[in-house]
Amino acid sequence: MLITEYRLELVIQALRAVLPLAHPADAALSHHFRSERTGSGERALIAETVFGILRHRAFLELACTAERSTPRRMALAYWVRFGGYNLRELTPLLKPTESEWLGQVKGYKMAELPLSIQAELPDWVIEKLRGSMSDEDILATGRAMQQSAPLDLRVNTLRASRDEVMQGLQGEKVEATLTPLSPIGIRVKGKPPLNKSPMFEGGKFEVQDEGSQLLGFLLAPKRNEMVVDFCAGAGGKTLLLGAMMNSQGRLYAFDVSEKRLANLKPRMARSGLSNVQPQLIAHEHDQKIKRLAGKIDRVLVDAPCSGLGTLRRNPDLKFRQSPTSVDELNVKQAAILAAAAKLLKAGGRLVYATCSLLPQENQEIVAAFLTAHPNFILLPAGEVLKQQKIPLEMGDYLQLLPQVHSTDGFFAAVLERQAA
Ligand SMILES: C[S@@+](CC[C@H](N)C(=O)[O-])C[C@H]1O[C@@H](n2cnc3c(N)ncnc32)[C@H](O)[C@@H]1O
Repeated sequence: MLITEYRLELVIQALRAVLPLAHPADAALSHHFRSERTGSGERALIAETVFGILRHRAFLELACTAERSTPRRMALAYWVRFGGYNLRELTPLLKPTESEWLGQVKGYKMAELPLSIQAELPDWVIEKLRGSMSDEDILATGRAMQQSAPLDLRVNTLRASRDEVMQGLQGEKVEATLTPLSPIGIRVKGKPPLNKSPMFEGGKFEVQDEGSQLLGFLLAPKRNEMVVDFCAGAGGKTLLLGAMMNSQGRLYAFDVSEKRLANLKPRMARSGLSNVQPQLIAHEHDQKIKRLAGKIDRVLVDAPCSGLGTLRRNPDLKFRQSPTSVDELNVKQAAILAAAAKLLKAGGRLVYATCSLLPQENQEIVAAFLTAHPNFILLPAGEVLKQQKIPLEMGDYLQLLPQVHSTDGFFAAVLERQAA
């Protein structure tokens, strides 16, 4: 899209609203679009530029020199370095000194810059990742996180088959392929507005990252079982689990957020599921949970986490999280896992999952849990995936990375309660 004075000004205004990061970037941008009544024609350019700047912020601040990194300079530097615009296209907008400076921005040799800038990850994140990754892997992960995520769909097998949805998408002139790992996933080319598709309105599919779908296959709930989705949120995984249970048995969807659970309701209605029971809880020790102790076959703990595995979608998280916030999350994660484990029958299965890359939120939480709960064992995730016929080699844990699996970064551990 041609960049005009007017469009540059719209981008600058949006950056002023979003970059202070007082709120999550996607919410701040949506609010800005509504309050400014931004035209639909300009929204894509603005969103792409704002999110592109968040993805490449470390480099752009270096290139703008920190004290002069105004929204205008950030936008111009982003467009010439990452946005596919050449200097000639932007020349009519530029002040005399800006052309020369933008020439220098193009000239930076990425390979000569520090790891934190090449990987676009804060130093504290790099330090924590070094516990489990080489610098080469951190760089590959950071680079993959600078790309935008593909659009994955999960077929609601209660309402449609994967073939039927593929054919329907073809009919709607949407290009798509089957996801390589999830047997119920479809990867769509580009970002068509699928929420207006009659198939979406009819509950035949939901938008869900392929990695998220795999968590359901680790839990592998069966029809007629008693299942708990402990941190259900707006129910992305609840809907998957309910469909895997063919809408039979009982599926409790707990969460402490009334707003998130409210968002589950219309999705449930579309999905056709009748076995889901959403339940607002005050905290992980709520009485509503206690009465189910020892009665549940399978529990999913999709724990609140730093979200650092989702930087492709939420690049602002790396600035919104900190070592302190991760420490606080750790306390919550350990408490939720311990409370959720009490629900299980002997022989029952628990999946602890996060969309974080940090061992501190993943392996370390699971290791501490296993030490404190000798009646639980770890089932190797690789074995469980094999049983589920998912073609993915894994060891003890499920560990997904965008550069390897084309999914968000995910971690999951499968735990089984032994007879006391
Ligand atoms: C990673 S999100 C869950 C996403 C959801 N499973 C999905 O697939 O869309 C974590 C959720 O944990 C919830 N949460 C935070 N503290 C909790 C607690 N003590 N007990 C249960 N849920 C909690 C948050 O409100 C949030 O919705």
